[in-house]
Amino acid sequence: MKQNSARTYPPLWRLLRYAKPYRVQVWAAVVCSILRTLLDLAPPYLIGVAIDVVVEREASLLARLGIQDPLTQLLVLSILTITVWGLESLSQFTADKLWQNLAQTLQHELRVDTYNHLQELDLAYFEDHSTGTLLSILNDDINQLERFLNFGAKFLIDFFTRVSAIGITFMLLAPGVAWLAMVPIPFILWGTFAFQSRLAPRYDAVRDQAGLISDRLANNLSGIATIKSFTAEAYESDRVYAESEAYRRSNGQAIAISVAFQPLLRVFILSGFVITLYFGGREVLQGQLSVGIYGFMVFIVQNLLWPFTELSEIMDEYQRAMASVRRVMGLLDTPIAVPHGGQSLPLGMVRGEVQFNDITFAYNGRNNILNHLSLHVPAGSTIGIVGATGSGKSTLIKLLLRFYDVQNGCILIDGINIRELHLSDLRQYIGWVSQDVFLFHGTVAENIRYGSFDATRDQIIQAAKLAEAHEFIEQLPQGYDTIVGERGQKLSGGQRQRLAIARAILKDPPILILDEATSAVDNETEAAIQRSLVKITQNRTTIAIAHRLSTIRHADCIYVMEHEQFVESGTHEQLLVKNGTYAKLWRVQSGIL
Ligand SMILES: Nc1ncnc2c1ncn2[C@@H]1O[C@H](COP(=O)(O)OP(=O)(O)OP(=O)(O)O)[C@@H](O)[C@H]1O
Repeated sequence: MKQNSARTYPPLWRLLRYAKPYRVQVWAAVVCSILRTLLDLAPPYLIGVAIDVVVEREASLLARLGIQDPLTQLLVLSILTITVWGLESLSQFTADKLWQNLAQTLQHELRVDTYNHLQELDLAYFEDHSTGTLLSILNDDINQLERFLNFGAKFLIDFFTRVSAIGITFMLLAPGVAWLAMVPIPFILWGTFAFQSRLAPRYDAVRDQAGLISDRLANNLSGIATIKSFTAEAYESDRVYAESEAYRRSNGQAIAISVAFQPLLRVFILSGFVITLYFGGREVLQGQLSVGIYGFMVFIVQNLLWPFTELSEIMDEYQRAMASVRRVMGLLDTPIAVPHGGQSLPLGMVRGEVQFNDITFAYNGRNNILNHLSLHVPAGSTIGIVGATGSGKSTLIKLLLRFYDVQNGCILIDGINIRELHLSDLRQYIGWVSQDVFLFHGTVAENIRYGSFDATRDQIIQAAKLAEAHEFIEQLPQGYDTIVGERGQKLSGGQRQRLAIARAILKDPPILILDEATSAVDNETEAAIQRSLVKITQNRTTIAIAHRLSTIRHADCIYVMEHEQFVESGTHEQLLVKNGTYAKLWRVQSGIL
C-alpha cells in the first residue's frame, strides 16, 4: 500500500524525502549557497559605488552616509571588498563541503538500501532481470544522482537566489529600465521548459540503453571461456558494437535537442543587455539615473540573464538525475514476493522433520513441475531422491528453502509451516550443497567459512577433512589461503564441490541437502566422502539427490520422481524387489543390462 502510494510522488520529492534524516545539513547547505551567491553579487555593486565616489566625490552615496573624504571613501570600499570576498570564499567552501558530503552520504545510503532491498527479492525477480541492468542501477544511476547533488542542486539554488536578488535590486534602483531588461525572461523560461519536456523521455531511453550495454558486457565477461571455445569473438564484438551504437544513437538524439537551445538563448540575452545599455544610458544622459547605478546595471544585467543559459544545462542534469531516481526508486518499490514469517524457532530446538504436504508448484507462466506431491522425512533420517533430469528434484529443494512459494499445499519443518518461519531462521536450519557450486572471490578458508563466520581455523580444517578436501587444499600454492578466483574458477569442478560440502558441514545444520553434491568427483573420492557422510548425517535429516545411484543406495528411503510425482519409494533392496523404474536404472548403472 505504502509502496504504491510512494509511486505517485514526483522523483525529486522522493529523493528529498530520502534526504529527510539529513535535513539539518540540507538547510545548512542551502543557506551557505544562498549566502555565497548574494556575496558574489556584491562586487559589481561595490564597483558602482566606486564609480559614484570618483564621479560625485563629496556628493556621493558614501559621503551622504557620513564619510566625506573621497580617499577615505575608497579605503572603506577596499576594506568592504576584502571582507565580502573573504566571506564569499568561506561560504563557498562550506557550501561545497556540505553538498559534497550530502551527495556522498545519500549516494552511499541509496546504494546500500537498494542493494539490501534487492537481496530480499525472490529468485524469480533475478530470473526476470539481468545482472547487467541491476548493476547499471546500482552503479550508473546512483552515480548520476551524486553528480546532480554535487552540482545541480547547488546551481539551482544559485540561480534562484541570483535572479531574485538582481531582479529586486533592479526594480528598486531603476524601475524604468528594469522591466525592459527582464522582457526576455519569460521567453527563455518557456523555451527552457518546453525543451526539457521533450528531453526527458530521451534521457529515459538513454538510461535503458545503458542498462542493455551493461547486460551484454556482464554476460560476455562471465562467458568469456565459452566465447573463446566457440571462437565467437567476432560475433560478440558485433553484438557489443550494435549495443554501443544503439547507446550512442539514443544519446545522440538527446544531445541533438540539448545543444540546439543554447544559441537561441544567447539571442534573448543579447537583447536584454542591449536594452539596458541603450535605455539605461539614455536615462543617465537625461539625468534620471546616476552613473554609478548605470555602471552597476550594465555590469549586472549579464549576471541576471546568463544563469538562464545555465538553467537549461542544469535542467538537463536534473532530467538525467530524475531518470535515474525513477529507476532506483522503481527497484526500491518492487514488492518482496516471499515475505518473512513472524515465527522464530531457535536453531538448537530444531529436530529436522520435513514434510511436503500435497504440494503443487509451477514456475511463472509454466506448466506444473510438481503436482499434489507429498513426502515425509522423519527427523534424523536420510532419504535419497532419484529421477529423470528435469523432473523437479532441485525444485523441491528450492521450495524447501523458500526461494519460491508453493501454489498449493504446504511444507512443514517440525510441524511448522515454513511460511510462518522467519526466512533467515529457516535457511539457518538447512545446509545446502547445490548442483551449481558458487564460490566467492577470496581464499579457500574464506569460502569454507562462508555462512559460519565465527568458525576457527581448526574447525575449517576439520570440515575440509570430512569433505575429503584437506589433502588437495594442502597442495595448493598457499594452502587454505589460496585465492580461488571469481566463481572459484581456479579450482576443478570436483574441488569446488568438496569445498561446498566442507562449507555445509561447517554450518552444522539440522537438515542437510546434497543435490548432486558429488557428481563431479571420481569414484574413489566419492566413496571416501560417502564414508565421511555416514558420520556427518548421523542425527541429522539428510536429503540426497543423485543420478549416480551408488551415492544414495544406503539411504533409509529412496524416492523415485516421475511425472510431477513420486512413483516409487522404499529402501534400495525393496526397490530392487519391486523391479520398477529404480531397479531398471540400477541395472543400467551397474552394467547388469
Ligand atoms: N527458474 C526456473 N524458471 C522456469 N522453469 C524452471 C526454472 N528452474 C527450473 N525450471 C524447469 O523446471 C523443471 C525442473 O527443474 P529442476 O531443476 O527441478 O529439475 P531436476 O530434476 O533437478 O533436474 P536435474 O536432474 O537435471 O538437475 C525443468 O523442466 C526446468 O526447465
